[in-house]
Amino acid sequence: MDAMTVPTRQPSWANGAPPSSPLLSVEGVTLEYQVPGRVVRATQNVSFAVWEADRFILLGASGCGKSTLLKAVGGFLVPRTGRILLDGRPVHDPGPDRVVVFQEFDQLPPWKTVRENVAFPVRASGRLNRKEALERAEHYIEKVGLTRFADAYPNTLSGGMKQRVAIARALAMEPRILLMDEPFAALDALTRRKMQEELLALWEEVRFTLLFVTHSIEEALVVGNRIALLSPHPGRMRAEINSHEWDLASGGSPQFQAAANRIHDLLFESAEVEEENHD
Ligand SMILES: Nc1ncnc2c1ncn2[C@@H]1O[C@H](COP(=O)(O)OP(=O)(O)OP(=O)(O)O)[C@@H](O)[C@H]1O
Repeated sequence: MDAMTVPTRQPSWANGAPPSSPLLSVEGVTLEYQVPGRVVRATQNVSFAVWEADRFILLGASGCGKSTLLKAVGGFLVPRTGRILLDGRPVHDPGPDRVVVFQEFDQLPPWKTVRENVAFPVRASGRLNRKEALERAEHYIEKVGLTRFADAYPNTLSGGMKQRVAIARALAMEPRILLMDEPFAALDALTRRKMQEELLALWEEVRFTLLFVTHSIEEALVVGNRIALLSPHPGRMRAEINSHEWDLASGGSPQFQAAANRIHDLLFESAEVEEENHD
């Protein structure tokens, strides 16, 4: 294990002393799907801990169980073995303390304006009255730079703008942890980069805790401060690395490229060894 693969324990907290226990603990989690005639094991014995204000990335090739892990943290899937704790309490069901932003652009009801879309989940959760929910919505719409479009309908917005609305809507819930499942994967390269930049700027301001799924090594390095590398079929923890030193400005540097190459090797060399062992 080299310096880069040493598990990190200390994230960059916004203020004050670090908390004594993680916000999210995933402990020995095995996740399965029951399909006709067989069981599909998506992850095996996966453990990691996410601390307050972490930008924690789940990185791995297609099919390694990243989305399934996110679903389980969201409370949509119960682990076959192991457990998931949020603030020390077991996760059993979905809850407003965990909000997911998906890749799809059609996650916003098209008959609601941007303002209504952002306010709706807060209002529906019963935590704020209509006026307060709209005020909260406007606050987060401003944070994602869409104030001018607050009265627009989703079908009049670009893909990037729709994702900004989805992020504002999620942040308006002020969840304990924001779950993002490849949120920028369907965007063109330039918009994707811009969205990564904006997400980081938003994090600087709000300091939310993020669990972010991607299969892009570069995106993982740029967006995350810690990265869990998962091997495929079923997904197992390969390594956990510290990535807080990289940002969008480091993109083309030789050091960044070297880090990306090392992650690639960790992900794929180990997968090859595993496949050989199974032969
Ligand atoms: N609803 C489901 N029913 C049965 N099997 C499923 C279901 N969803 C996912 N799987 C299987 O579980 C495994 C993990 O899938 P998952 O979507 O979590 O991977 P992923 O790493 O997010 O992949 P991708 O990057 O392609 O989205 C795969 O083998 C997949 O075929």
